Amino acid sequence: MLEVSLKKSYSPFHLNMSFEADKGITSILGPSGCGKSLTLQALAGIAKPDEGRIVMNGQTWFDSHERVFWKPQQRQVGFLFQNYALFPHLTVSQNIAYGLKGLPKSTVSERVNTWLKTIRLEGFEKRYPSQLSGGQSQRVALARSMITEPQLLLLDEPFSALDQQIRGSLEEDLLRVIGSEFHGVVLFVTHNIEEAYRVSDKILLFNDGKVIQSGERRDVLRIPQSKKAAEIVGCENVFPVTSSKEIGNDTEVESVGHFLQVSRTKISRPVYIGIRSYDVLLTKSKDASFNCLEGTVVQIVEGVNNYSFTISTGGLEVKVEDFMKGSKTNWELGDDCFLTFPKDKLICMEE
Ligand SMILES: Nc1ncnc2c1ncn2[C@@H]1O[C@H](COP(=O)(O)OP(=O)(O)OP(=O)(O)O)[C@@H](O)[C@H]1O
Repeated sequence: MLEVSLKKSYSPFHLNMSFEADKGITSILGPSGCGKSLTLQALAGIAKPDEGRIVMNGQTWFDSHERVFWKPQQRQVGFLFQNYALFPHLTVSQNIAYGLKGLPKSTVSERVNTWLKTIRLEGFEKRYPSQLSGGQSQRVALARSMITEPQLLLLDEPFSALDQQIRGSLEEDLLRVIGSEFHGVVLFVTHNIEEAYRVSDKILLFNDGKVIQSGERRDVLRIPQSKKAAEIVGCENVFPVTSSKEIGNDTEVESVGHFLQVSRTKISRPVYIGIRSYDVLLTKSKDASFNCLEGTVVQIVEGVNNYSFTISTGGLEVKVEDFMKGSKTNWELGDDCFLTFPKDKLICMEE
């Protein structure tokens, strides 16, 4: 278990992070410049926070009160960046073996061979980084960062420079390796929500130097608790709430003159109300007695697997996603339509 609370001022930017991460993969999502890389640097010991504590499996790596600060080489941290960072003058084997200095030659060669097999690069041991593809280089970098069996593995957008297909195969490698050979904590920084969902159990949302939401991946991605969290996890429809009241087991909210019923959530006084574009129902006739608004189709965009519609309805612009791809034929720009917001799909949000 990793326990983190740290503050550092990079005036005008302030890092004020507090979170925990268990064994397994925790993804970090957040907009550009929110402090993801600076947090990883503090965890690796490359940057020293002004205040706080970092405790890994009961070992204190940093404590500002106790004046504890472990250097990077004392921390058993593996780091994998976007840009491979292999040593160009060393071969694949030498790169992978880099962190094993001081061990007997036979042990080193045995462990390197095991890793070459794991990353499916047997036969590549004598090649230099310049003779590898991007995906192969990143697999070597992954092996190099894990061969020392670090307690904490920091992955900073490791696949973002690679094309979709290679990305998929590296993701599989990563999951296989972490599932079978790695028993530590992995923090995985990515901008890709789908990727975060596929690889991790838990998700942390960062914004402006702070953690704004954390939890099980499904909860964080399905139920963002604030407008900013909704933006980060790609919830397209977020509307301001002007008033709200409890009615039976539901909450009724007023947004831009529309009254919507929402299944009761922990947030009793919502400031915003949101719904995923694929949870909105688009129909030709009125489909429900409540949460059903009349509108007009103002935009239709064709994607590979879906159609995206923008519907204008009394002061709101609502995004609707249709993955069936049959529906386009039913709709033209300017068509009148009805939108239904199922009450259990509406999300109440704080500021
Ligand atoms: N050494 C530094 N001194 C002062 N400010 C810094 C320093 N390094 C980064 N910053 C600022 O701190 C903020 C957070 O930077 P950081 O690199 O952690 O962002 P990030 O979340 O990793 O972004 P991205 O997704 O674009 O990589 C940014 O506004 C950046 O300009």
